[in-house]
Order: sequence, then structure tokens, then C-alpha cells
Amino acid sequence: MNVVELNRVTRHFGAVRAVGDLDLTIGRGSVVALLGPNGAGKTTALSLLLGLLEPDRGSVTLFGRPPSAAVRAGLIGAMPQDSGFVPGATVRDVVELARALYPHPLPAVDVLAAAGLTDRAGRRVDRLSGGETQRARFAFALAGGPELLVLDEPAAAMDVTARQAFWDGVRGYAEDGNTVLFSTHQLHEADAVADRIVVLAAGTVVADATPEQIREIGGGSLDAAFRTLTGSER
Ligand SMILES: Nc1ncnc2c1ncn2[C@@H]1O[C@H](COP(=O)(O)OP(=O)(O)OP(=O)(O)O)[C@@H](O)[C@H]1O
Repeated sequence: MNVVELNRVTRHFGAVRAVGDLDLTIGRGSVVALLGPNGAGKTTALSLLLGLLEPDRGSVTLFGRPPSAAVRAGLIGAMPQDSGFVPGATVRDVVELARALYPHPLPAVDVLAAAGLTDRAGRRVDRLSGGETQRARFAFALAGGPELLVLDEPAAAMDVTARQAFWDGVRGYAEDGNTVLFSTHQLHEADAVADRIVVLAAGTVVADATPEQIREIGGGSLDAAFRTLTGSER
């Protein structure tokens, strides 16, 4: 059974077709990067996948069931863009809240360590730096011990050291048999972390291959491949 199956999924916002006839299949244990220029449909695709948006047409299944059922079963951990926390809660409170929502949570001490927040556990989430906030959101996604992690531009505000630790944690999580899908604008991160890169442009998949295969399209350069595939100048 595939972890993710999107079958010809289309979603409009008024006259704008954000995602059109999107096909995406992801098997267990993969780390998949979703790339695409601004407005390509990455966030919409992830929202459709999580059941936060309904498709106009097409089907979405996670672990062979509708997204809402997979979420209820505690199989999914997500880090959507710009999700907030209750002001005044501490990092530990946030981790405990997530743990309480899932049937098989990870130990809080492991979650805090994986997110690099052990020494910030008692800090209020509304007093964290930008990069620390991202890490707290990752901790929230991870705490339930989900089998699929969906991360929308997860490392955006992290510094170099935090990024390295974060991506090491993500790879380690996948090596335990879990599945990770993340969006990013950092091509080198997709190249270094993902087994597979899916490139979106104007709401459709224009490439779905290994980082090596994508680089070949650009004569060895992922940046050139991205420009060729998406028709964008970056
Ligand atoms: N709620 C909405 N209402 C109207 N249009 C929307 C809405 N959400 C997204 N769109 C439009 O749908 C298209 C895809 O947007 P989406 O946010 O999925 O792109 P993205 O690839 O995540 O972009 P970015 O890299 O800038 O985050 C864009 O044209 C966007 O303006």
C-alpha cells in the first residue's frame, strides 16, 4: 500500500487553477522534496494531501484511506506554513499537547532532542526566535510519532547549524521506515536530503525523478534543471 496517492487532483480558487490533474504516489520510507516557483501550487498540494482543502475533482488517499481518517488514526504529522501556537504555552506544553493527541507518541525528551529544543523546553513559544519557532513546529509535527511527516518549507528560518541538525533528524526519521514529504525553495537541500524530487509548475508535475536524474536535465546543475523545467529565472 502506498503512503500517499494523489490521482488527477484539481483545485481552483475562483478563476485560478492552483493545482491541475496532479498525480503523486509515494511509498513507505521515502523522502520526497516538492520544488516549484512561487505560486506553483506546492502549499495547495500539501493542503489537499492533508485534507485541509477538498479537491474540485480527483482523489487523495493516505495509507489507503481518506486524509481525515489517516489523521484521526495518528498516522500523519504536519508542519503547515505559518501555523501558530497558543500564546503563553511553553515548548514543553506544545510537545505534550501533540503527544496527547496521538495514540503512540514519542517520548517528550526524544522529541525535544530531535528538534534541538532540549534547553528551550521551558520557554514560552511566543518568545522564541524565528528559527526556534520553526523547530517548535517541527517538534509538534513529530511528537505523535507519525508514519508520514508533511513539512511546508520547514527549514526556512533556521540558521546553518540548525538546518544541518534538522535535516539529519529528518533523514534519521525516514531511515526508521517513516515517510517524509517536504516543500522547499532550497535546491541544494532537496538534492542533499531527498531520494526523489517532484517539480511543480503552474499546478502540475513537470518532473518526478531522483536528484541525479533531475540534475542531468540541467547538464549537471540542479539550478539549471529547475530553470529549464519551470521556465523561471531565479
Ligand atoms: N486561498 C486562496 N485564494 C485564492 N488564491 C489562492 C489561495 N491559495 C492559493 N492561491 C493561488 O493558487 C496558486 C498556488 O498557490 P500556492 O500557495 O499553492 O503556491 P506555492 O507553490 O506554495 O507558492 P510559494 O512558493 O509562494 O509558497 C497561486 O496562484 C495562489 O495565488
